[in-house]
Amino acid sequence: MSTNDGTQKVRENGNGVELPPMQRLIPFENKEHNPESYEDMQLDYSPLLFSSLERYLPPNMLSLPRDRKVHFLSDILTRYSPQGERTRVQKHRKYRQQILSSYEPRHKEVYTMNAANFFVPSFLKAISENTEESFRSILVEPTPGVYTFEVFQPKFCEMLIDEVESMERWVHDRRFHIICPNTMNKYGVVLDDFGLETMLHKLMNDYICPMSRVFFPEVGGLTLDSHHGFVVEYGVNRDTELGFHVDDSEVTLNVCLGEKFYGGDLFFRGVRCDKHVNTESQSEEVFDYAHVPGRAVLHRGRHRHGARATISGNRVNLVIWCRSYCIDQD
Ligand SMILES: O=C(O)CCC(=O)C(=O)O
Ligand SMILES: [Fe+2]
Repeated sequence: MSTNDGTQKVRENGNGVELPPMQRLIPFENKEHNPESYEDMQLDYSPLLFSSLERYLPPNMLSLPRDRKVHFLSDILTRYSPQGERTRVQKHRKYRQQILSSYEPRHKEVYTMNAANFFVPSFLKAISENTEESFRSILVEPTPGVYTFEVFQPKFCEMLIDEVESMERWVHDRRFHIICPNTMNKYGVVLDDFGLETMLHKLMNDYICPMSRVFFPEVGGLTLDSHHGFVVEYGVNRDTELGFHVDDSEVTLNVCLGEKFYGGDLFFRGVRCDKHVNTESQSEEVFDYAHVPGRAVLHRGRHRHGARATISGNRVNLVIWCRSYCIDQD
């Protein structure tokens, strides 16, 4: 996450670490290509990164076996990523392996996309129709560029919160040191680290991309290809509020999962422009949103925002920062 003073302009991985500017190194692009899965392979980088990068391969490489493609892409990644980044990637991989080898999921059903059980019917219908009209029929746009709509069934919200509590018990029992959701939220869990990366990637690809293509084409909404998925928690013994910031994302999906709380409104103050980072917000840019469990907020990562204090109870939100490597991130 970059704070609003504009000092941090590099692409982060959520932990304050710069990722290589791959969009400048890989010149080929094949938008029609259906990428392979690399989940079952032992790789130095995330398998999803290889799937995402496949479409930049030279066309004559697309039909080659996966190990040849891995070799080609790994070579580029290693050659261009700084030593510090390589070490971080390896450490992070080890960290995830430690979790995955001993964390026992409580609700296995949340780890595999099951649209009929996760989403409300109105959302599913709009996505299957896949038109601007169908999306507009289920959402409101209370201020330009901020879209809110009902997305998750209550049962799914409950299950995900319960799963997160189980992750936290596991962390507590082992006195395991976990990586925080991002540089500003100290309470919550990075879901990708606990085995939910594949499910969240599908959520982004199949359910967020159709909307971001329509509403955010100019900021990478056409080409979202990676994500950082986490849960943030506010309330007693947690963070209470979240300062004014922009996200390290092209497009952000933020869904309140529950539970009972008072306060915690999101406040928006206009989109950060390319040339000015600390501009005053205009009165028409001021917008406050009260979270409702099961309801999503979809906005540009550069739409400046923060969260007011959760005054009582506990608030838990699922946040997916969706990114596109094709976009110039400077
Ligand atoms: O607490 C919220 O709803 C906002 C979270 C947020 O903006 C973020 O994690 O980037
Ligand atoms: Fe944010």
